Amino acid sequence: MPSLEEELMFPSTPGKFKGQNRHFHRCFASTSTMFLWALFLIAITASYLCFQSFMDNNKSTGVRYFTSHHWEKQVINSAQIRRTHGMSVLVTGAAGFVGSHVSLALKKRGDGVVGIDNFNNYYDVLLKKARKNLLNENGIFIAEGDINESKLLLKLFDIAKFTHVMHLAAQAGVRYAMENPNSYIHSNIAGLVTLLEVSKNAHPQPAVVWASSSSVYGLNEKVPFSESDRTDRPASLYAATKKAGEEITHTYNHIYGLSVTGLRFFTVYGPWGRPDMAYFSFTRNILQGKPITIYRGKNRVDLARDFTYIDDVVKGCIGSLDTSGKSTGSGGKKRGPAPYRIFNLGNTSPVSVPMMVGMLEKHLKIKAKKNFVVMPGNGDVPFTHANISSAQKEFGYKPTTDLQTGLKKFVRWYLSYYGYNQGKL
Ligand SMILES: O=C(O)[C@H]1O[C@H](OP(=O)(O)OP(=O)(O)OC[C@H]2O[C@@H](n3ccc(=O)[nH]c3=O)[C@H](O)[C@@H]2O)[C@H](O)[C@@H](O)[C@H]1O
Repeated sequence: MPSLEEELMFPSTPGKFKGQNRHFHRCFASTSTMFLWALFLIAITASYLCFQSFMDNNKSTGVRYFTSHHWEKQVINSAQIRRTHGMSVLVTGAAGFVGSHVSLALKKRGDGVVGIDNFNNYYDVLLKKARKNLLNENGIFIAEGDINESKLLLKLFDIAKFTHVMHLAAQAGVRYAMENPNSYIHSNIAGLVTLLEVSKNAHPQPAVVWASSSSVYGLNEKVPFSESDRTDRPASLYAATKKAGEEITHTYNHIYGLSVTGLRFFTVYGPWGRPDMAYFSFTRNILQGKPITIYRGKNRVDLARDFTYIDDVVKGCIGSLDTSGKSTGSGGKKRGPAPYRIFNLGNTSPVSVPMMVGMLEKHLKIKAKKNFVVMPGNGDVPFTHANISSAQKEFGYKPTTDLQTGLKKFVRWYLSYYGYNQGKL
């Protein structure tokens, strides 16, 4: 008697049964193979989807940055304090113009510095990367991420225990606010609040020094501008977000005991500057033989700015950090009053825009092709002029570089960085 197995495999009766059985076997074999393939494909798809959602999730939270031991080590090394009574500073916007200069100056004197920057494309990302490389060469690590990524900020605070935050990340530019208003809300309002939330919850709370702007004086006519002057008539959304920042930081000082210093910068310029600013874009156009547009106020009055050289502003930032005073709170609880300060960081000698162009022409040895147009209603103010006596009194702030000298240094840097051949820009 054949066994059941033999029966099924090798049936005694030929014909239909045998064929049926073979068919059944092939059918069964191919169904199970298909089933296995299907399972395999489902597994692959599921793992791909899981991986994607993990990556997306991490992109929005910043987790991707701190999954590696190597990343943590870079933060720790960069935050290392190398002088007695030194500070450990988180510099936001460290790949930016002012941020990169302040980071280098702090590192040079032995403070710990860790940067954070989102490397957005508001202007030439290659310039930001070049600044980053310069900082890296000097032992400063920049975490790539946005100040709205609270998990990334929490991780940085967890590793480095910052004593100070130098908050320079912002959506800058007065006129661009009409093109992209939301970017100002994202960085200058939402990003600021995220940073303050993390700062006030930190043990110990750091002191916060941050960049406000001369634009908060808006349409004021009394000169020079003093910190006690009214600031309730902003002429641009940029100015409005900086003014809002001053009020938002005040509430964190009041409720949580966070030490806060706001610095009103006056048209900061110099080497490694911002390509969107007039002195920079004029230089590029003059070298390329392209015309420049110079705005004029009512009745053909020239616009004027209290142009302030970067090295002077850096001294002001460091003076502010050194005198900031401690935050009093801890873990979100206030333990006493903490300093709340606001200072103008200007140059105290405004220069008209056509005069600034004349200086560029002299340094570049090229005549500019000038188009004068009436100032469009795009957020500009006619003039700025800083009274700096508060900063002088508090931390000896004293600008020493006039516009002629500062632009000479800028032009020298510009030509060494971009060269005379401007075709590639
Ligand atoms: O102190 C500030 O708080 C701000 O300073 C800077 O703003 P502004 O003082 O407006 O500098 P900037 O654009 O260089 O224009 C300079 C002059 O050139 C005029 N200007 C400008 C462009 C142009 O094509 N033509 C022209 O005449 C223009 O009308 C103006 O009179 C920062 O960008 C800003 O982020 C903020 O920090």
